Amino acid sequence: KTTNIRYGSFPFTTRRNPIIDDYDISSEALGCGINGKVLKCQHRRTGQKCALKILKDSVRARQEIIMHKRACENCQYIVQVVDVYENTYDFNQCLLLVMERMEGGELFNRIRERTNGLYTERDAARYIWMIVQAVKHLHQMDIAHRDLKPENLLLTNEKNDAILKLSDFGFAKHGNDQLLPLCTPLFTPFYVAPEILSRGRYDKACDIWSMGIIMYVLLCGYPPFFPESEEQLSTGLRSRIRTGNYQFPNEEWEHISEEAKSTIRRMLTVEPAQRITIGEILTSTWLTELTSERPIDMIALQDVETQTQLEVAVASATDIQRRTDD
Ligand SMILES: c1cc2nc(N[C@H]3CCCNC3)c3c(n2n1)NCC3
Repeated sequence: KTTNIRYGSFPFTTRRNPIIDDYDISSEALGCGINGKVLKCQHRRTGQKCALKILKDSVRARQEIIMHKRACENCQYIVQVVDVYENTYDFNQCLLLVMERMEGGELFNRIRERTNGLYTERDAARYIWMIVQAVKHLHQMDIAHRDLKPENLLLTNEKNDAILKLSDFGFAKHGNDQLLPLCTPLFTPFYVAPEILSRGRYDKACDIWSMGIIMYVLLCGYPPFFPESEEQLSTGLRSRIRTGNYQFPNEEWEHISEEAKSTIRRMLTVEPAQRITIGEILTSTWLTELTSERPIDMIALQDVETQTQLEVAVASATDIQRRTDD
């Protein structure tokens, strides 16, 4: 009998039977991240195409699954959790996260595959609008994702009208999680630092910063802060980020609207307290103008009106003609 270490419990029912009873699991990986691969799997009875993330059971893994399950409810811009299994493989307790399969892959690859890596402002605004919907949903639940990046933004299919959804909740945190000790009666607030009290807000503000980076990359194909040397987080790069030192190089940015640049500037504001909030992004000129209902139906309406006016004009002209004939 293997010792069953309990890393905590789930606030929803998980399945304990072997996942292979219900799903046909392919060894083909859909993608891979730092904490594991994502495999293709298909429900045996319904044929539903899914994606399977295998996690070694731990407190962190359970936290990721709890956050993802809670976050995806009532939001079509977050990858849906279909099933959660607790299985044991050669004495290793595993958590198996079954999700809806995103056939369009990572936004990251879509950007890389594009000829010049660029999107029109309208395409970029459509993607940003969907990311904003997901982040607004999270922030309303007082959840910060904290790992927003194109690798964690997935597309439903290969077409241009694909829906963009957020995944990978390994770094997600609930606003008042770590404030628990502060809320217990025994806690004396005399010594708590201000940043601890506003930590929840700052975590959410970091999602806005990441969105600014993603918007910048969508519009020009490269990130605003990138390492000069091969060393990942060089001191130069670190200081450029900390001081918000980036440019809009003319070559790619001269044809991009001032509204887009000012929106990016407000997202890439170094001081979290001054950074634009999700609500302000939603009502920003750039986003509203570029994602308002496409004028196509307005034009069509005009056509109809013009058509009608023509018919009326012809009818009345005919009428006049007839009268003069009589
Ligand atoms: C659901 C979840 C998922 N995760 C995926 N890939 C993960 C890999 C780790 C980093 N985040 C994205 C992929 C997917 N899907 N579909 N389809 C193609 C690639």
